[in-house]
Amino acid sequence: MAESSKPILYSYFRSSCSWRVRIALALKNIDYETVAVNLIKDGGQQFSEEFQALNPMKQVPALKIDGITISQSLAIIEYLEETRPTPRLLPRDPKKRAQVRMVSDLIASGIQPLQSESCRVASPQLWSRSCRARPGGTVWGTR
Ligand SMILES: O=C(O)/C=C/C(=O)CC(=O)CC(=O)O
Repeated sequence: MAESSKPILYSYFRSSCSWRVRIALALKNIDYETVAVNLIKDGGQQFSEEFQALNPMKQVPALKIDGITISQSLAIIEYLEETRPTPRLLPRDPKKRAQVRMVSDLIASGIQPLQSESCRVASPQLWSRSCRARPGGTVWGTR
């Protein structure tokens, strides 16, 4: 894999977790390089030995930065916020910060896993049910 002093984001264009990190990098004006990891092609490039050596969880996003590799979008974003604090992503007010974290955790732990590629592979039926928009307006969490 390419060596660079710029952060390197291992990412897939359809991955909503990767989107989160791309948005944070853009808001913070951080220059970085992207390595595409296609979760579908070749049976899933995240399963390659090369990528597993980088992220044993075999998931995107992963960000190589400051001599370490971080996975899990919220952990990456928190690291960016702590090491590159401006512009701020989190509000100064602890109550407002708690609300941001509440929504972030709800998405990352409650909603997103149901429409992830690994859920599609493990349970196509559950995946298609949870991803289907309903006439009543509910997209997620169909019963
Ligand atoms: O980075 C995270 O918050 C979580 C990552 C994953 O669970 C992998 C994944 O679902 C990739 C995707 O399809 O967005």
